[in-house]
Amino acid sequence: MPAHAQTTSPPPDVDPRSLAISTRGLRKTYRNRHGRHVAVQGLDLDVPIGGVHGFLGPNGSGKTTSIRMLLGLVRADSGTMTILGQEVPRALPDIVGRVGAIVEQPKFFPTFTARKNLDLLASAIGVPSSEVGMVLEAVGLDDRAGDRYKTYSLGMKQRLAIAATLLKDPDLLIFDEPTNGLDPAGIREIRTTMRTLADQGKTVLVSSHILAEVEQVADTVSIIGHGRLLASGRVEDIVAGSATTVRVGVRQPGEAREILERAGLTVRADHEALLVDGAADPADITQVLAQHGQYVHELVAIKAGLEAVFLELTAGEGPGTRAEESGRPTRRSRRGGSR
Ligand SMILES: Nc1ncnc2c1ncn2[C@@H]1O[C@H](COP(=O)(O)OP(=O)(O)OP(=O)(O)O)[C@@H](O)[C@H]1O
Repeated sequence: MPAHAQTTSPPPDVDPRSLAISTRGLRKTYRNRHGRHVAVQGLDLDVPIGGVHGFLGPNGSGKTTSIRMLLGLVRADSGTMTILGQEVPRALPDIVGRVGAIVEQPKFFPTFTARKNLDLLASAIGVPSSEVGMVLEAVGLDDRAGDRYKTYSLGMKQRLAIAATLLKDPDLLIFDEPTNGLDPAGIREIRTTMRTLADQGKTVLVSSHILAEVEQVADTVSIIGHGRLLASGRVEDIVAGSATTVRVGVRQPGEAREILERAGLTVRADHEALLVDGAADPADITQVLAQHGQYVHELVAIKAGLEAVFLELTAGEGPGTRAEESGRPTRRSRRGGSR
């Protein structure tokens, strides 16, 4: 059994006081014009105290809904949740000062400087204005603090949003897709900021649909699909348990892809080449192809990443397929995860 499969089941007796966030059996159903829609179905999430925790899954997998339930912005149908050891939403008023979150783009005054915007916010929440300089420095905006907000790049705007959450000096930071719309330089800046905050002892929960992006900064991750936990644990443990992806160069990638898929392998196109997951040994790929008159001119084993793990965990699940609706067992339970 791959290592990550062992990490999918949170220990039932884990003490929520040792965790920054914990959920058990969290569930949310939305009603829309097509009927009922299960956005989060029995989610068990454990976020350890300290470090960066990536909350990962494709678009629509239930990340935002889960975060909104934790923050009391959406009511859960069922399940339990704790933040910093306290049961929420009941204890939210007690812990709100220890949690900073960016769930939607915060509103700043475009013609005011960054410093002025934060000064206003600080006085509104009763934080001394001496904190403003410190939080601007923490996100690397101290030298641009006198510039008007409207002149900021998207990455700077996002870092200012993070600075705003730091005013209360929270223990836990929750960032929902903070790098959406940013260019590579902006993404790097946010990653650096998150790393710095975690190194200062804060816990950072960051959601993203781009697994590879968060993989570089996260200490631990939870990967969800269709509102359910697929894998969780330390990044290196999860990746270590995954099969290696193999880059395969062939003259007729279309035909080769069909052959490999018929052989039960997961195949993605990568420019002229194919990325193949699920082979126990790269030699198996060459053998299958050669049997069908396809000869490999490139074969490179690529270190598996979280993206490959996700594909492996969801292989066979069609887009939009919901285990509950289809009555199929979940990947997790098929892998022997128990609660
Ligand atoms: N208010 C709502 N009413 C109806 N359906 C909703 C509502 N909010 C979310 N959903 C649906 O619930 C599912 C989960 O959405 P959610 O936004 O939680 O996912 P996500 O993982 O955060 O996705 P993204 O990365 O796109 O933000 C989606 O299918 C979405 O369309």
